[in-house]
Amino acid sequence: MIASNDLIAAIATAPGRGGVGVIRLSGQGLAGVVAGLVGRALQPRHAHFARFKAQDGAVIDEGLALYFPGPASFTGEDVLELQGHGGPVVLRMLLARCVELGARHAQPGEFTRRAFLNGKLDLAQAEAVADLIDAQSEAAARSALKSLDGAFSREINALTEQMITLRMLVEATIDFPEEDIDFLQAADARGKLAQIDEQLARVLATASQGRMLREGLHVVLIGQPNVGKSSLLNALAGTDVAIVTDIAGTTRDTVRELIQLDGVPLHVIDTAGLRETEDAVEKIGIARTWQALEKADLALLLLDSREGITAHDEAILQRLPAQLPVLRVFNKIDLTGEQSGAVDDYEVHVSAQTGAGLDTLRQRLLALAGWHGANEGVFIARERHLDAIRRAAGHVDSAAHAFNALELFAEELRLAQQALNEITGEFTSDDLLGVIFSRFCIGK
Ligand SMILES: Nc1nc2c(c(=O)[nH]1)N(C=O)[C@@H](CNc1ccc(C(=O)N[C@@H](CCC(=O)O)C(=O)O)cc1)CN2
Ligand SMILES: Nc1nc2c(ncn2[C@@H]2O[C@H](COP(=O)(O)OP(=O)(O)OP(=O)(O)O)[C@@H](O)[C@H]2O)c(=O)[nH]1
Ligand SMILES: [Mg+2]
Repeated sequence: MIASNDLIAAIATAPGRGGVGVIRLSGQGLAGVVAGLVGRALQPRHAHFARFKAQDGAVIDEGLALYFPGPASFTGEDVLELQGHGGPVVLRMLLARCVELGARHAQPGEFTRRAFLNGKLDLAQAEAVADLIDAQSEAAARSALKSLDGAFSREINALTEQMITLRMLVEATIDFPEEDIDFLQAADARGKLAQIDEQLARVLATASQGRMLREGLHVVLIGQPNVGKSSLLNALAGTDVAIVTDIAGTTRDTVRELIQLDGVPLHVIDTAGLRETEDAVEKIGIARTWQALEKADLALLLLDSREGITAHDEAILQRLPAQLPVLRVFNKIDLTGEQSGAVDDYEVHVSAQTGAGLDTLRQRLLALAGWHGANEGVFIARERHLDAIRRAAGHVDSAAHAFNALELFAEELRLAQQALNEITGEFTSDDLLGVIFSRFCIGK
């Protein structure tokens, strides 16, 4: 194991040219770097102008130096920041000089990992740092900031507190049998458990929204050849991403485009039209269509308004994964003179060519995929978090069935609490930490 507070250094700013570039160091042994590079003592938390010196005394760059003695720093350790000119060559020279003076190159996420290990952030907050950096829309950035600020963690901690209270109550009853079941009844143990259950459901609902903001939704366009799938993709994307012709079987491979809808990243996937074919290439394309459907959050089944739903379309519907929501999109209404808009939650009438009905389609699509609109309360979340909440809810459910077996009841509550603790990282394995932090960028 590497000592967790040895001196690490990295370029903290984005690779490439920039106005200013920042090098960040954290850990023990900063004095040597400051002496060698700056040549004089730094007042804590003050910006000092300095000439950064090489071994032979030559100036590598001039810039600002900031020193944050631990524990009042981002990582909780002694931190030094060097703000130089933002050229990749200058910054690499500065970094090399830091290494010469005793630092080593930081691994991806190592600064934030140290902030976590030193109790500056919990795990959900540390993940939010990466999610904030990766945010693709303002809604996603706002939600990540909420989690970074601790909104998600506070919800989890409040739930954990309630579980602890209930566990103490139950353990007391187990330890003092004369108190027996009446005692639990008087303390409204059932009511408390039901409250926890409700709150878990609410947190799960909010976290699901947060996961959509982070991971986006996969929407797959399917249907018979020539119904207008590629035209719809182009209309939604606002550019000609996919080839459109009046020849049936134009699209052969899946075509993907990332678009933003209401701040939600939408991976729209156009596919090869579904039909019986002898063409070898088209066959592979159709196989890929079915593959894309396996990972979809929503399918849009495109139909030609002039034809309606044909037996062929019914056969497609039959073959779709059972849980997959499907929005039926009747296209080309400009040719039938029908009105655009929604018929019900699962059916819209549009023209990919004129754009009629597309706003309704966008709304229906988000609603069917489970997006309820960005509101202030949404914090960013990951599948890992949803999984933990679901497992906690499962244990709470089991506890509710174990009021007559208090040992079991207490054990289920303990397991529920443990599952929630994985979110904030109280009981997280080194392996999982490794996976989470290795996905950060270097310097973070
Ligand atoms: N120059 C610079 N800008 C940056 C960072 C950084 O590390 N350096 N950050 C890096 O992500 C973010 C800001 N996050 C930070 C979080 C905590 C502390 C810090 O010094 N915390 C101390 C003191 C708090 C205080 O004075 O109130 C502490 O928590 O004890 C600094 C930056 C974004 N901007
Ligand atoms: N009038 C009209 N024509 C449309 C509309 N949408 C698509 N088309 C036309 O229908 C034909 C087929 O469109 P595509 O978007 O290539 O259809 P597709 O479903 O992707 O077809 P394949 O890739 O072969 O499966 C083209 O000539 C389009 O211009 C529409 O809303 N109105
Ligand atoms: Mg096509």
